[in-house]
Amino acid sequence: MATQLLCMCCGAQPQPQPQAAPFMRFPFWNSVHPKNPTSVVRVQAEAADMNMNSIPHVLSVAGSDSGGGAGIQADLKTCAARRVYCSTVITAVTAQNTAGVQGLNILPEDFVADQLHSVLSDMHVHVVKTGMLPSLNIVKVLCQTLRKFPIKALVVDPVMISTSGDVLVGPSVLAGFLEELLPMTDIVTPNIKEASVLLGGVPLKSVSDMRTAAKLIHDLGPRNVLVKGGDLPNSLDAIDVFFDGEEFYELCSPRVNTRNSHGTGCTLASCIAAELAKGSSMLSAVKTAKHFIEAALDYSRDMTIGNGAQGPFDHFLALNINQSSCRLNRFNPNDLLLYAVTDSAMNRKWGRSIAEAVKAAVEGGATIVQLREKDAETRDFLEAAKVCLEICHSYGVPLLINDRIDVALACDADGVHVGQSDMPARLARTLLGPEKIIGVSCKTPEQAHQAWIDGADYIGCGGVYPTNTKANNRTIGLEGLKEVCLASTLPVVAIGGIGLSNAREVMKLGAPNLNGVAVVSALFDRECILTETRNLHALVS
Ligand SMILES: Cc1ncc(COP(=O)(O)OP(=O)(O)O)c(N)n1
Ligand SMILES: Cc1nc(C(=O)O)sc1CCOP(=O)(O)O
Ligand SMILES: [Mg+2]
Repeated sequence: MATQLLCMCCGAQPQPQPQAAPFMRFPFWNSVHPKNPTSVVRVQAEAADMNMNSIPHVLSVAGSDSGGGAGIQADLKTCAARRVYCSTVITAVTAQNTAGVQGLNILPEDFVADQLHSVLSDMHVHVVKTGMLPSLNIVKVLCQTLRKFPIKALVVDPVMISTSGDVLVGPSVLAGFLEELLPMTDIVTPNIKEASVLLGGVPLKSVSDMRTAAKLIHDLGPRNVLVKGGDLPNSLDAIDVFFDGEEFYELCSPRVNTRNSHGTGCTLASCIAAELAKGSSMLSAVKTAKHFIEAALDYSRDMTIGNGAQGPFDHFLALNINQSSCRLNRFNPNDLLLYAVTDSAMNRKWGRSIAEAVKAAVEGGATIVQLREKDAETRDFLEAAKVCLEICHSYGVPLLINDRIDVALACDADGVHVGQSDMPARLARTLLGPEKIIGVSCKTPEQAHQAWIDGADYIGCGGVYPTNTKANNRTIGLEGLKEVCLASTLPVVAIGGIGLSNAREVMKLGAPNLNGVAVVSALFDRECILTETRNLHALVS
């Protein structure tokens, strides 16, 4: 699709707007929908929002699920799991369990307005996420209030039919969605049935239908559309179609076979809201949310709560994975600055253990370490990895494992690096969960794009120069590195033949997502690793 900046619904030219403050850089704010006055309010409000200590805050406007799996309860758990504050405005109370919805009590719109006012007049809300909006008047009250109180993004989960198949709202609400809510929306996340309802009942039977629906829903006003294909028949994968008005993305994950899928829609939308509140771009918020759901479903596949057909899942999976370890928090792209990659043959040549080599590198200023032990016995590798993990963490440096997901899991390393012929990154993500760091080797823009879709955190791109460390490695040069950097929003680390003589030349490439250099022989095939690392660190800093 052409990447032109014309409004899809009226053909008008979007107004250029000032860049958002660094705390919240939302690329979708750079152009404002001409029919959407609230977005203008948001950008103007940006200037006042320079408080870097402000806690990411999502306001969930949704219904209560007495069973605790969906609605407000799911939103609170999701935001807590994603470390974002969540306030709530309750629109309805359901009597609900794992068998379905037994009762629904809608709150008067005046009281919904009171709740909205209480929260928004007092607290600094970044993102509003909506779930069940059970009456037209509640939709109207919400839209009116949002026009008064500027927020950064509006995430709309158009809850109309519960996962158990119960119809949760009447058709009059649809008019409110179409006329008022969707034109103010930054992202709407319908499932197949909801997308069909929004489009007047057209059936969606294939991914191609989902793309068409995403485009048609985008024409209704929201800036981004995510059509969720979890219910698509005859599909082994869960494919969601994301459309940002210019490009389509098919986000694919293996379908998790579990009864415990109640609340996935609420969780996905509130995870997107949470990531946006933290400052993610829309694309990366959607991607993170999808991985979070996938990991949570997989983690909870055998949980048993309730006797009905559809159970809830565990949002707090990350808390349960090896609590004793001092694993570092999520990936920081700046850690790629000086990336030390070990080599067993070099350590042998110089008579060093892996741990000695790693200690010298982190003392010298390596900012991330990868254990690339191609010929180590599994048991020796695992023992060495545990020791190196302690050393690295004592310096606040993440430790990744090359190729071996099993070893990374067994020692609770911070992540893995995989190449094009190793385990696919998508599978590695499923096995490792959303919190671990995954790097993927890419030599082309296509591989870089796939790495993003698969949930990678960074790209290792090379060989920038010829290398003797990796046999038969194709050299792509600085031009190849630049092409990959430009093709991706993922952070990139350059690799291959890099050392003191050329590291500065690599960094001078100036691509904003080129975060550092990865080095093997220039550190580990030298007499003094500490000195070499110090010198290289000084050069790239
Ligand atoms: C940071 C970084 N980038 C690229 C690679 C190469 O990975 P791969 O292509 O899987 O090759 P091997 O390292 O497994 O030989 C890397 N290891 N690290
Ligand atoms: C492990 C590796 N991967 C590469 C790639 O191009 O993906 S080049 C490489 C070896 C880098 O070693 P040195 O710093 O000694 O040249
Ligand atoms: Mg590999």
